[in-house]
Amino acid sequence: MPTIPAPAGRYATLPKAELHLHIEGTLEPEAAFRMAARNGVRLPYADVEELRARYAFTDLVSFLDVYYECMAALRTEEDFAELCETYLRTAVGQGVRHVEMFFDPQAHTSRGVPVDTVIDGLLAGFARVAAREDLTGGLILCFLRDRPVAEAAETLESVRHRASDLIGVGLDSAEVGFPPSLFEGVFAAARALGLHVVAHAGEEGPVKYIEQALDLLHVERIDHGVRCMESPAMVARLRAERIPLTVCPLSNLRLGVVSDLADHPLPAMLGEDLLVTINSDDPAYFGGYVADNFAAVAGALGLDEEQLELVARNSINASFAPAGRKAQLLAGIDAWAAARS
Ligand SMILES: Nc1ncnc2[nH]cnc12
Ligand SMILES: [Zn+2]
Repeated sequence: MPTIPAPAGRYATLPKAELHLHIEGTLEPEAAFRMAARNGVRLPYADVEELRARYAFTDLVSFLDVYYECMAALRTEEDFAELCETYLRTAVGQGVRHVEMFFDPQAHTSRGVPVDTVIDGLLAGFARVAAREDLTGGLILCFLRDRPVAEAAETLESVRHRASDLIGVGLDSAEVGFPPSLFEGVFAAARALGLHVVAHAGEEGPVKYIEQALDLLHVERIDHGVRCMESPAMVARLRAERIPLTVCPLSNLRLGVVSDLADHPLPAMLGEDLLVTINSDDPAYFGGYVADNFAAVAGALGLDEEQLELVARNSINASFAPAGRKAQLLAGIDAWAAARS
């Protein structure tokens, strides 16, 4: 089994933005069973233990199978509100002050849950926490790249009337065999609505997909992107263009992108002066929330507090937060660093 992550420790107080977080990936097994029971849904596992036993993932698709199965528990606006509220409470405790969270509407509309139910629930959950905590952010709608492009286009049309409720759009799900080029038109339409654009690329897929995401989708961030390290030319481009990479170390470990955390390319990426951030991806499934990821790389890769402070600064700078909010959050990191020295 992979290395056991260190507890969040000191990094729980370091202010940061989380930019790569699938809200459905925060559904803990206990909550899945509780919601399934109240909705009269049968999950295909006898109990929490049997579900957890399915967490021995071998690759991205082996994880996605369980991830989509568990979503059956989510049916009502209150389910989505609770899911969001629960994640945000944990995230605040892990130092998150700004979050741009992904959600997968097609995984819900295909089960008969209206997209407005999903968005209204998530926004309600967000509002409950933001009313009491120093927290900003919002939603990024992801298209499932392993479903028909026409369905992605329909999904975008279905939210056109409420584009102002979204920060942007992204591209996720099974990567290999589903290149960004397929979604060029859908992303152009999203950009025409004034939405920010990001895409998963270079997690399991080749460098070519990172290139397509930049050149054809015109993304402003690359999610994962760790395979860029196979191409010095791509590394040079990402550095020159200051393209942020939302890296997820514990996810990469659990999905076999790296076989040991000690082999993770994060130090090399920082050494190349790439704009790297650290995120949790699907924390309920991968053994840690964002500060746990910080602590895990501090332990396994020997990254020191100055390097992780830089990663936290990167997360603020790479976010789509307004300039004033960014300045406020960067000042919070200054205070954290001053308390350290
Ligand atoms: N790590 C990941 N890669 C692609 N799609 C995802 N959906 C949820 N987590 C994902
Ligand atoms: Zn992801």
